[in-house]
Amino acid sequence: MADVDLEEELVPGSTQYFGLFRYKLNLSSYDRESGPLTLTSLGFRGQELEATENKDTTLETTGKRNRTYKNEKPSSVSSEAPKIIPKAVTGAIKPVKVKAPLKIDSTLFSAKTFSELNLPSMLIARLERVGLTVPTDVQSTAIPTILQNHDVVIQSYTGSGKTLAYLLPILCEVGPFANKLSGEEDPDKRIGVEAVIVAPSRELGMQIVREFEKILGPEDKKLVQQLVGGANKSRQEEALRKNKPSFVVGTPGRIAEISATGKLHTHNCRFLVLDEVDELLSFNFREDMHRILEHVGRRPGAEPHNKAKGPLVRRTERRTILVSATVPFSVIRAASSWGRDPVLVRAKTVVPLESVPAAGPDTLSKNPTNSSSTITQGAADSLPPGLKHYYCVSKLQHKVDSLRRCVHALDARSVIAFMNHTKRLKDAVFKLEARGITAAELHGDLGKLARSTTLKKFKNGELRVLVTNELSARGLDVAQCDLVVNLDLPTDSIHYAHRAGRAGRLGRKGSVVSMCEESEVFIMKKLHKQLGIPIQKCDFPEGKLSVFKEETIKEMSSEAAARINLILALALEKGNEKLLQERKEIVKG
Ligand SMILES: Nc1ncnc2c1ncn2[C@@H]1O[C@H](COP(=O)(O)OP(=O)(O)OP(=O)(O)O)[C@@H](O)[C@H]1O
Repeated sequence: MADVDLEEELVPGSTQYFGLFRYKLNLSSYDRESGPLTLTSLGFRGQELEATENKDTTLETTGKRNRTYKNEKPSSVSSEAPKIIPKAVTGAIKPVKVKAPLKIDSTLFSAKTFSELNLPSMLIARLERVGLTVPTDVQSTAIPTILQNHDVVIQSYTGSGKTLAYLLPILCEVGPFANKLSGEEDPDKRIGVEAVIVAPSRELGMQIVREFEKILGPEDKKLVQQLVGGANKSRQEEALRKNKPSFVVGTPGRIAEISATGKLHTHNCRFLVLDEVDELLSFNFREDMHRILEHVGRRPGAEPHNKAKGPLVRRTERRTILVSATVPFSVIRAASSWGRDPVLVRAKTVVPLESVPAAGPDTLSKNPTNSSSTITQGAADSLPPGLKHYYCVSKLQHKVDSLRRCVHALDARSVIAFMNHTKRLKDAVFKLEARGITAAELHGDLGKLARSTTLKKFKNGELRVLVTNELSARGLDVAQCDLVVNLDLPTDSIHYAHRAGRAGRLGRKGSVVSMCEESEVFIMKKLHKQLGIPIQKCDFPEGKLSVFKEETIKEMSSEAAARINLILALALEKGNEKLLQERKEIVKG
């Protein structure tokens, strides 16, 4: 089979995805250790690549989509329960390869309690001990699906509980709860690391470790080992040797580094999880991810270079779980040729990956407003339903003051403010503190201790505003965060969605306010269109939230709008009540 090299393709925004959309056949061999992450390493098959090379992607995809699963029952579940979406029936059929039928017992997905999900009783008891009894929608869908041996892509909005959606099925099969079920409790019988979870940042990695520890309890918490960057590597290696953990959670660089020294053995791994998969498959992590994908769950005897066997044969050893609130079609495409009936799991649906239309996962949803551009796929569905979205026009030099007024007007208790330039964070913190708001900065240039201390203070409520950059946009879980402010606008709708998702977690209410200059208003309108959500223009006169009526804004002439802004600027500068009143009347009128 021919190897395939990725050709980088840059997409708008700061994330550069591997060129999963454009690739070329490369018949010459390459160095697997240092070469690029390839579609082959992600499990692509030769036929698919050839078809794509022939620009026949549509035919190929259509052909695959038209295949029927012999044993697949039509979904008869209630509207509450998740549905298995039937494959689209379109166009010509080009059979590729017959796979085992997809069997998913959809009745399992309507579970209202963890005990209905057939988890081991000790695990259920442990969940109850930490106050977890009711699974979220994505958990009651993902858990039985993973337990049925599928490779999965989990896509669900931020804060919907995706972490436990993959941790719980892993804990059903690996670790103390699984062992006790099978009567095998002797730690010496542990076969080493059986699950590797990769996250793009140290903070997210540590958060996942804490979720693990919460469930494992103090007696078993050494079964999980963090391998995050920035922490002491020798200590991590020593802990691996001494504790023989079953689970490893870490960042790509550190996992790959320790794996390369031979001190992390992952051949027996049964689970590989890529949390925030779209970020992990970005260009930044290319080499480390290449190593992880090639080594985790691969036995040395499995001859990874034996191309005759093909990637599918080698891949059957491990189950691969890809997770994100935003899953671009590139990921769906890369994962769709894995060996274990890969499926896309969302809050209430399970869809065979090969039936996801090329336009992306969003075309399966009811929201028709999304553009089909690759970058926006999944963005609308990635937003928590309890969030309200606003934008406020503010001059650059007044943005921090607008933030202060916004915090007071919304009476926000726990605020994350995003900026694009790390150097400006300190200045914003200084200005906020000078105005009596407790604040601190968080970014990657800070030391490990400073980062964790700040985060701890923010989570404890000692800080009202956390001023940060893209570092905190993904995964950061602060339950009480009720306001996200974009002091600088995000680069695209995907980044908007991840930033926004720091508020309104797990069904809570929250607001997102983007501060933009007059010249940036068109970006907000574009985001509104791409995300398919209302983003209302607002302001904070007299310490209150004032929302502009959509019609008023539309009908307003540019002169009137310019006058309003001038009045606002003057009013704010002089604190003039009369001018503010005048402005209000123009807006109303
Ligand atoms: N079934 C549940 N019952 C109560 N709380 C839960 C449940 N599942 C998860 N949580 C809590 O909800 C919060 C959000 O979960 P999690 O961080 O897994 O969300 P997520 O979907 O991964 O978000 P993101 O996309 O932002 O990473 C966490 O604090 C978690 O402990």
